[in-house]
Amino acid sequence: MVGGTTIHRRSCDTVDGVIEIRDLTKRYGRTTAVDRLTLTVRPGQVTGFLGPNGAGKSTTLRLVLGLHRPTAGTALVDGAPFTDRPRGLRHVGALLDAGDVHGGRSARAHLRALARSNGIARSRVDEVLHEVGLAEVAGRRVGGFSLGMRQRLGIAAALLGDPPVLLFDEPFNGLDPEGVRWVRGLFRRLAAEGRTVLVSSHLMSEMEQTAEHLVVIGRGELIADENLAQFAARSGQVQVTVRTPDAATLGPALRVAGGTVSAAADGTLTVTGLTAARIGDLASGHGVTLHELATRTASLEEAFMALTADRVEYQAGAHR
Ligand SMILES: Nc1ncnc2c1ncn2[C@@H]1O[C@H](COP(=O)(O)OP(=O)(O)OP(=O)(O)O)[C@@H](O)[C@H]1O
Repeated sequence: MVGGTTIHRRSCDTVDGVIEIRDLTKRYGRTTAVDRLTLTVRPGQVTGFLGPNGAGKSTTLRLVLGLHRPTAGTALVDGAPFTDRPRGLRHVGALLDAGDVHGGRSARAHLRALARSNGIARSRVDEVLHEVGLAEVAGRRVGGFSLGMRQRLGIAAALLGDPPVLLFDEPFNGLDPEGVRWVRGLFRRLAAEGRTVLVSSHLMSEMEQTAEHLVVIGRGELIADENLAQFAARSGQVQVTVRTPDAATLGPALRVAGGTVSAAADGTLTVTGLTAARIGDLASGHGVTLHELATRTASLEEAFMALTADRVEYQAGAHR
């Protein structure tokens, strides 16, 4: 149910909500925005589409919607390019750019125009305005809306056609903590209703409480396509923090034993590849005093940063 309306996907037997991307490539001049991307996005779960700035997420979503033509490869929704589908917003709803709305119109007038051009009942407009919490400001000009209100309006537009497939590009931008929590709950509910929900973000912290499945891209290429638990298990690296007054002796000894060691300015060592017990034994063997020996698991955010580190397009202070 969305806004009190039951969806009737089963009445259209060609619609199961699967997005299939095969060898999808998009070049803009010398920039390869999407590079032989192959993945399948399935219904019934929230799929997080993650990657650093410039990774190609927005371009991929635009290719799925047929707003850009691929240089090579295909992006199909339910087995056909979306542009060949007659149902428009009733098949795929999307939030791409929340700023891309006529500022002189009211929120209600904006949604009514969309409903009219997509053969959607006018009554649906007030339902989605209520759903996203904009009912009270529905008559106000969109030009006066905050970024968070615009995001809510964009989400209302995506929900308007009660579609089985929903795409959201950076939907958390501009939302306050309450808004973030609301969007998370909304996405999970839409997925639980059996819809396909694809949500792009450049922040793992936004996705780890939202998505069940993760697709990670960098510089247009696929880096990971797995569920959240697999991602956490694969990259949840165990790190040991070691504080000692004799880092000059212990550091090399840990490296010789196969550890990867980085030293902070205050002498604290961060070690991967060795357990705390092994480090304690090595310290003891070298007569080194320890002041701290602590094990912790890297957060998903750290794992994501490590995974995409060499594919970051825009990096402060870095030269390419
Ligand atoms: N219309 C365009 N013309 C030229 N280059 C483009 C165009 N659209 C995107 N690009 C380039 O393609 C690459 C991918 O951009 P895209 O916006 O798809 O990435 P993104 O992952 O959505 O990034 P962000 O998180 O910053 O929104 C970038 O290098 C970008 O500069």
